[in-house]
Amino acid sequence: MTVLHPSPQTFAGAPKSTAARIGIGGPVGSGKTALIERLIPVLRARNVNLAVVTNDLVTKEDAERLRRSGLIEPERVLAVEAGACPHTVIREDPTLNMAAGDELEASFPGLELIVFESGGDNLASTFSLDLVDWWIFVIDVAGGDDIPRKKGPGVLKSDLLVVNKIDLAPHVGVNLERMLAEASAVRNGRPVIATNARAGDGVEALADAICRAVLFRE
Ligand SMILES: Nc1nc2c(ncn2[C@@H]2O[C@H](COP(=O)(O)OP(=O)(O)OP(=O)(O)O)[C@@H](O)[C@H]2O)c(=O)[nH]1
Repeated sequence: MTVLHPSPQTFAGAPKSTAARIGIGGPVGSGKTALIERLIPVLRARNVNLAVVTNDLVTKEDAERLRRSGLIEPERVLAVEAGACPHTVIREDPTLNMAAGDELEASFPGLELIVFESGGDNLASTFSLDLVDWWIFVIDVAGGDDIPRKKGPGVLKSDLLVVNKIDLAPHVGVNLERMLAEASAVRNGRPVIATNARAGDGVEALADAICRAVLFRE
């Protein structure tokens, strides 16, 4: 058997990836973009040098929304048009997203964090670990309190589960405490955070989780 030992020069031209890369996925309308809009100022207040890549089906709507928001320099937001089920470009073949991340790193030396927002998809969407170091799955109470019990891969496999729109629980007849307990149970106790992206509730806790997990900051 021949074992090849590539020389260091083999990798000389490869882009050096230094920024942590995280994913934010979840069903259509669960509040992924709203959470990113809340997270950006909180992370920037902590001096995190960040950029965002959005994924939409056939438009750049989420990227344009963030660019117009005034929360982040527009050049720090890139868009990938999936052209198919969004999970294909975050899981099956994340090449386009990896290239977008590399482009941001080349444009912004010292970049520490790249957030990849997946376009809305079903409960089965997950991120390739070739693309991200750590990922969040966002569901919302208005989607139904039975979502954790359905045990979709996003709910089970994500590093952090976010249950958003907690302000709507009384309006849609959801027992929030039970929903959070069931979410925690199906995840065998792995972290779950409750948020209201409208008001910003839970966003500091979300920022804490990101900083601890991928930036190694307390
Ligand atoms: N009441 C309430 N509404 C919210 C909350 N978070 C988001 N919304 C609303 O829910 C709708 C969808 O939010 P988005 O942030 O666009 O959801 P998304 O997951 O990015 O949607 P896609 O990109 O289409 O998958 C918007 O009308 C938001 O204003 C929340 O915590 N509470």
